[in-house]
Amino acid sequence: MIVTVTLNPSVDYVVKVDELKVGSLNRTNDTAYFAGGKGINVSQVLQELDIKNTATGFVGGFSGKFVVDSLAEKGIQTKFLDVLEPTRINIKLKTGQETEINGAGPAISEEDLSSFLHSLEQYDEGDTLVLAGSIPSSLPSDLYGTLARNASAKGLKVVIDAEKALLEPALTSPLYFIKPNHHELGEYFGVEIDSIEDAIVYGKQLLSYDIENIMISMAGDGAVLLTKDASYRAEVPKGTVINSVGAGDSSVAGFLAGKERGLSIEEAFRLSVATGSATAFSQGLAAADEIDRLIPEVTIHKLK
Ligand SMILES: Nc1ncnc2c1ncn2[C@@H]1O[C@H](COP(=O)(O)OP(=O)(O)O)[C@@H](O)[C@H]1O
Ligand SMILES: O=P(O)(O)OC[C@H]1O[C@](O)(COP(=O)(O)O)[C@@H](O)[C@@H]1O
Repeated sequence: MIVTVTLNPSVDYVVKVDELKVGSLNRTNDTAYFAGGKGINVSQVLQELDIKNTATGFVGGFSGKFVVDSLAEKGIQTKFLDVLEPTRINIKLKTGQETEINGAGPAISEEDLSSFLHSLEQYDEGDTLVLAGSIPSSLPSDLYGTLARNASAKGLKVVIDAEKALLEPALTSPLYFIKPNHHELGEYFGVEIDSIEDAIVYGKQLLSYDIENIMISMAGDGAVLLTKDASYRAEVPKGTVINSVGAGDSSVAGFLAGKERGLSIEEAFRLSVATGSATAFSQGLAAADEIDRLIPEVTIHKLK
């Protein structure tokens, strides 16, 4: 069973405005709402790829209900804990460029947290725990460290998709998969990474930790997969980007789905890239037929 943890879910409010006039009244051309948050996106794309999974975390208020209802409509099992304040609404502004405003998230009490930690005890060896996205400021910022330690001690595979400050406390535990984008990898080492070559050099330094698979995505410029045994580079499919929100989360889902299907590391990487691109080329998250169409469009090179 794959279990996704989204400590800070969101309603992603996608707003299209032709030309944004700051300080004036603007009217939208188009709007859409999606259940979001990184683990939740992973869950939705796994479901699209026919991989049963459970989405967990904290939800609250009308916006939290929207998130849970959206997942239930797609047949995804959910085990969220209810909190008093509403789930955040993240603004994804499309004005030719993509501007994002992500909320801080609701307050979560110590009791809520201990109930949540208790609820995770039901998962065991053979399960995969996906820890993805930001941690609300009311929770300890080293929580992924605690969750990773508890889970790996029981034999779960641990996947983390989060910024440096949240990932770092978990690096003392064995990790199965991480997927920084090139900006996040650069942030990790205090450098700017703008080439595949640099992504490989710095990504390989992370292999000194106990991490089985490291994927570095570079949006339209390609991706890299590094393991202790082999390294690969992918050329991503060409297409028109419609909405890249959730593309990274889709790559995570694609890789995990590939491994669940028993694919080789190379083919799981191919599925991961096709799934990320299928989301980037869609209004919402990737659909199965678009993923299938893009699989043969991904070129993988084994690196020496
Ligand atoms: N312009 C693009 N063209 C093709 N694929 C894209 C593009 N942008 C994103 N993707 C796909 O989405 C994946 C993740 O994108 P990226 O922007 O690097 O991640 P994140 O959303 O975590 O920042 C890429 O590996 C690729 O498969
Ligand atoms: O928890 P964070 O870091 O604020 O990110 C949440 C946002 O990330 C998303 O999950 C999208 O993430 P990616 O574009 O990196 O895949 C949105 O759905 C959500 O609004």
